Amino acid sequence: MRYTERLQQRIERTGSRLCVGMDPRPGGDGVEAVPDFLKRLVDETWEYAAAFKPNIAYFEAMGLRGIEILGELMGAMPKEVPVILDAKRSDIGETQKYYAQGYFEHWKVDAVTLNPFLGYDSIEPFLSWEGKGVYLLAVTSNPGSADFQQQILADGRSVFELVTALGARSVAESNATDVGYVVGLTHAAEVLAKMPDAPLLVPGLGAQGGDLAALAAAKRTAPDVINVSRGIAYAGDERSFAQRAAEWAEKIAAAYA
Ligand SMILES: O=C(O)c1cc(=O)[nH]c(=O)n1[C@@H]1O[C@H](COP(=O)(O)O)[C@@H](O)[C@H]1O
Repeated sequence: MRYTERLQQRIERTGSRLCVGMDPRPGGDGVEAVPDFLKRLVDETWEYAAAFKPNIAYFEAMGLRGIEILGELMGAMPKEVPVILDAKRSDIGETQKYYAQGYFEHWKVDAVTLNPFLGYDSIEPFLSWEGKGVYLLAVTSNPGSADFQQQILADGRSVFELVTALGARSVAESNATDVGYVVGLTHAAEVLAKMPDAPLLVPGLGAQGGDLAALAAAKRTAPDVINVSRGIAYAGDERSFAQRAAEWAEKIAAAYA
């Protein structure tokens, strides 16, 4: 089954487009408290999750033990929930082959985020994987997305439209791996109108203050997922992970209704 089909089925089954972000920050209890923290996060939120998104940076920051913890987490993920590994990788094609092999074959993730800045041949090694997906960074949620991604070219297009053109070429030339885009909710209003009918990974809700109104107005039908990391794992209130996930899932569903 294709990645997009799997994601679509999960969205239909759960009625949720919530992507639960997994960015563990060891606190006073240290790294050894992280596995239990992640287990609780998975156990309490998976029913509301269209996808899970561990960001590899938070695991690398814990050194070799962090990589082990990521491995244990991958082994314990519920089979029903697609996993997007947030790695934002970019390198020459020869090196990207090894990232693709590592993530898809060894870690067995369903999809991965990629930085398209090195161009088509840097994406190509990820395109021949049946059942897998990639999300190309189009317009990220940070202020620096204005530096390159939102610049206007001489022909009137925005730089991020070069990314969607590269995505269209990827589909035309390969069509094994599904191709989607990362669009930060913090800039979504201006950007969504120019995005193709491909799956989006939309971060920026919760801690970064993004607002769902732009998504509601866009009336999109692709299997988009909306990520919340800190707003579930580190909201700093009395609610459980499950309550937070249920609430975010409901708010997001209302925006797509
Ligand atoms: O690819 C991403 O998920 C991503 C792209 C982007 O434009 N902005 C963004 O915040 N993210 C990721 O989303 C997570 C932050 O989510 P919050 O804690 O909910 O703000 C981190 O893992 C970021 O790396």
